[in-house]
Amino acid sequence: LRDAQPDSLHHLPVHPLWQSPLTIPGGTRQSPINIQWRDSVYDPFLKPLKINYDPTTCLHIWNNGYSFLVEFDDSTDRSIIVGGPLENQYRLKQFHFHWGAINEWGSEHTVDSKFYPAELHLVHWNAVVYPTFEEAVMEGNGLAVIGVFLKLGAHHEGLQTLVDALPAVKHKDTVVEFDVFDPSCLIPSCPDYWTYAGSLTTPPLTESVTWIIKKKPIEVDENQLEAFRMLLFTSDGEEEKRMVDNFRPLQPLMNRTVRSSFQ
Ligand SMILES: Clc1ccc(Cc2nnn[n-]2)cc1
Ligand SMILES: [Zn+2]
Repeated sequence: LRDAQPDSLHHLPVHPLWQSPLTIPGGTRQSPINIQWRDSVYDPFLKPLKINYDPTTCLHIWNNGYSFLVEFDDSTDRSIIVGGPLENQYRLKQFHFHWGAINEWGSEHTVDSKFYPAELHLVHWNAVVYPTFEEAVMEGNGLAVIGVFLKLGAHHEGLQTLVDALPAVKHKDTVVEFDVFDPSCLIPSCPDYWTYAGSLTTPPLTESVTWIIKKKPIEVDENQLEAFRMLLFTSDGEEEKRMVDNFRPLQPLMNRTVRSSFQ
């Protein structure tokens, strides 16, 4: 399962992102993983996750050459999550997506070995304990990432405002102002989630993430997924490489249990 990349990808040039070690030497809690529903353990002590985002903390959209990030002003506690498996409150820093060239794959996590066409990650950091995001990235309880699966279905109104801005960040290292957006419109209202101790899935791959993976996917339509696939890994003037398949291969579960907030 470690290298669950669809084999059609094997003969493609390895994108620089994946030239980093597919597994970290000595890594015991790497991400992403397959979530085997029947092996997850219901934990009655898990609290509901509380999400409080202030839409005016939204700053801009940035194509960083791996994905497109929507970044937030994290200088105060205006956009935070608390509860769930978390011992502190965590501040929203950015959200981004991972997706495939076609609808058969694209998510980072899988559920019972099923890929979704895309996966949203909302990245938060523990500003109660750590003075900066950069320090939190290096600590076991430094980050909390909410994962939301995207599945092909109805048009998603909230996502469309984001999709409309993507042509402005087609090339790597371009940025566009994006000043009011409430990312909670991208999170299913169903409270059910899985949680496990993992890592970032791109460099620095640090084992600092408490993952909170929502059980229910959100629905987006084909045009909205295609808009993601129009982005480029490459800068303006370089030979164009479409930004697709920006997900890391599955990593071994090793000595970890995935807990569920639901029975
Ligand atoms: Cl700071 C940072 C670094 C890498 C990523 C990519 C990623 N890691 N886990 N999910 N996505 C997100 C934020
Ligand atoms: Zn991610």
